[in-house]
Amino acid sequence: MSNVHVMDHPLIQHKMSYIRDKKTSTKDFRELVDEVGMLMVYEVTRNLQLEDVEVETPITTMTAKRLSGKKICLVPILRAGLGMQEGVHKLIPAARVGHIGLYRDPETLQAVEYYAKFPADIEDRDILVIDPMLATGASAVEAITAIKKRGANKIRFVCLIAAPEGVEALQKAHSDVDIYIAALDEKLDEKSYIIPGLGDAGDRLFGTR
Ligand SMILES: O=P(O)(O)OC[C@H]1O[C@H](OP(=O)(O)OP(=O)(O)O)[C@H](O)[C@@H]1O
Ligand SMILES: O=c1cc[nH]c(=O)[nH]1
Ligand SMILES: [Mg+2]
Repeated sequence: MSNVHVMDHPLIQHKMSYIRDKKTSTKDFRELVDEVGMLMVYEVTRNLQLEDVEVETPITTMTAKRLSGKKICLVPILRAGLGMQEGVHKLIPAARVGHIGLYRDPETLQAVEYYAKFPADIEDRDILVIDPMLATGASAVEAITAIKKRGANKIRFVCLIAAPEGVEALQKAHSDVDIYIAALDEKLDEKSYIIPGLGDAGDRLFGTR
């Protein structure tokens, strides 16, 4: 079974309190999501492989460490994933980026795919799938299934807020995918929104409601 990491660092909890607050403006919301994305990168990338490189400092030569192998590929789930991916990308600027467009049908709650574009060599890369919200888990499960179909198998899922129902569904469908969460909330409401949550992440990021 996959690991679930709840990243309750004080800085993350502090920023999450503003992200959840309905009085927070669109501009501040976007900036805060970006910042929490950046803070989460430390833990998410903790186990990346390093290799030795010879470096000449102004004083002497030494053996230093650099990330080895092919670069990371970020996969934001459109739309809301874009807002969080920006912060992650600032700390891993050489990462490739694939995109998958999914929306949650409000009646069936199924994830409907409307766009997908991935790097050609995605199967050789460490993949970080990014979406602020893990509610029923349908969108994350669908996105990861689509990525695996292209041959990738080293996949982590990164989100701001998860419901227990979403964590369970994702672990059941993709038991090899570790899950990184800033906050694990209580449950889903009757429309499958996360309680207490933050509302609709896409609408709050892009000011569409
Ligand atoms: O776990 P689930 O029940 O699938 O719900 C989570 C999904 O819902 C939201 O996207 P939404 O469908 O609102 O699309 P948007 O990003 O375009 O707003 C969110 O960003 C996730 O992708
Ligand atoms: O609470 C939720 C659930 C799904 N999508 C969101 O943006 N928020
Ligand atoms: Mg939305």
